[in-house]
Amino acid sequence: MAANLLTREERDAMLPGLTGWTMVEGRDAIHKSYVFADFVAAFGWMAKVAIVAEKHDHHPEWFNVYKTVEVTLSTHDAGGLTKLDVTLAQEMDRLASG
Ligand SMILES: C[C@H](O)[C@H](O)[C@H]1CNC2=NC(N)=NC(=O)C2=N1
Repeated sequence: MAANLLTREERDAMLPGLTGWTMVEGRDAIHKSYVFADFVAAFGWMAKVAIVAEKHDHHPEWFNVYKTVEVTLSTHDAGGLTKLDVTLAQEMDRLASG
């Protein structure tokens, strides 16, 4: 059951509220680069996000080097951004700030 792609109105309402997230060029996806104190902090955050992602059945594309995690979010089943991506982005930010 694929979620619906965000409408233009939903994008205008939701995306500016996502701090540090930017549109990916040439793709309907958003990206953020997280930098943590060290590898343990980065990987600990990834472990917490993994549990949330599994709960939502919605999974990030991500790439970790040492204390940096590059994240891209898009809904593959829908071919672009849906509310699931906004929700996961908000959860990621919440887990990174606390
Ligand atoms: C079968 C399973 O529910 C789907 O493949 C889920 C899994 N996780 C997913 N994650 C993301 N980012 N997009 C999807 O479309 C998606 N689909």
